[in-house]
Amino acid sequence: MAKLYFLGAGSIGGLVATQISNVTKLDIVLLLRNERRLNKYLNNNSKFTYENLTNLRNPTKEEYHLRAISHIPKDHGGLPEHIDNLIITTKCHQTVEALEPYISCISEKTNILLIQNGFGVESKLKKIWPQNKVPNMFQGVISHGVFKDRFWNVKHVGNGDLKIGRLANEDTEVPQFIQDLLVSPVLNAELLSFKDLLKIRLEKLIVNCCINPLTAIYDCLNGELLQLSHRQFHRVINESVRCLTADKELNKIFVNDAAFAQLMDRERLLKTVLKVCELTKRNSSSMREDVRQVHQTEVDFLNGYISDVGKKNKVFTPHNDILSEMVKNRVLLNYKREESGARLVQ
Ligand SMILES: NC(=O)C1=CN([C@@H]2O[C@H](COP(=O)(O)OP(=O)(O)OC[C@H]3O[C@@H](n4cnc5c(N)ncnc54)[C@H](OP(=O)(O)O)[C@@H]3O)[C@@H](O)[C@H]2O)C=CC1
Ligand SMILES: CC(C)(CO)C(=O)C(=O)O
Repeated sequence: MAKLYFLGAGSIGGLVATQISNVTKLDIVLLLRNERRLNKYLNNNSKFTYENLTNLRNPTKEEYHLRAISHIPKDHGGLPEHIDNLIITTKCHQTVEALEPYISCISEKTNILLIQNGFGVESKLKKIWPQNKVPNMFQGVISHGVFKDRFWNVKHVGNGDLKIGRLANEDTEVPQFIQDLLVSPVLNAELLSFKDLLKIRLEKLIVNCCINPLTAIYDCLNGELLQLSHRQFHRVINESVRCLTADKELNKIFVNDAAFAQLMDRERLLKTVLKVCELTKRNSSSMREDVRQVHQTEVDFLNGYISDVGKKNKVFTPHNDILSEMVKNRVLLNYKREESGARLVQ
């Protein structure tokens, strides 16, 4: 049977893997980090639990038995097996390291869907594909809210959607697994053109560049940002718009496209950021959660990405630079506190 591999069996990976398993004929296989994780999963009876808490009057809980491996897939002769379909749901900074062991199984015929926040992973991946073997790449933007309270137990707390589009402006065939995602009743997925998805990604990038670092630095909920002055939002939006509108690649893509100018309208963007703060007011942002758990954040793929675009196009980015630095310092500080706390306990 044809297979669909998942790299990144965390919150989003768990949501998507369990939900596509309800509608697909493909054999789902999770690619786990190492043998220790695999043994832990096998001891859990190869079971993923999905709890739907999006309607608190009718919470549901389902168990899924999904196959998993922790090594490259091999054929009967022990040779690396080709990966036809792959969904990647690692955090951005984990992607290259997670994918490297599987490179020998990937070719230009592999269909890959990246479901991640931010920008910049694609250009890092370009460096690891063997020459002329760039896979058929798709990108997903997800607004569902999911967390895991322990391994392989995902809690779906915020109903959202999944927008999918190609990562290059070309008209390749839509693979079966993406067609399957589109019919999942839970995922609420939609296939968009390359340009329409890019617009959604750019808007989300600016929203995340405003909300994520500030909630992480102030250690506050998204809604609490509404009680503060909006000056910092203004600064990040202004700077990000200056970088993105100066970018040569984006200008090539959106040449004579009035929708790009509308997208980059600063007042509209501020309204969008405030609306997202309001709609997600009780959320703790993903970056704040990473900082609290002393995990590396995705800031290099959000504010750091804007700084990179700025450098390429000779636009100064002091506000995004400082936010990136402060978020990294916040993680470092929490790490040092944890370390000295551990010493105190001893
Ligand atoms: N959670 C949410 O509600 C939302 C998340 N997103 C975005 O989705 C993406 C994924 O986020 P999320 O699911 O929350 O993150 P998680 O941390 O829950 O999941 C990431 C998974 O990747 C796995 N992983 C990391 N490195 C490797 C490796 N080397 N080999 C194999 N597996 C590896 C981790 O494994 P291990 O468990 O072993 O560490 C983990 O299971 C991010 O870009 C995030 O910003 C977007 C919108 C909402
Ligand atoms: C929209 C927002 C800020 C919701 O929390 C988010 O995408 C995140 O936390 O990463």
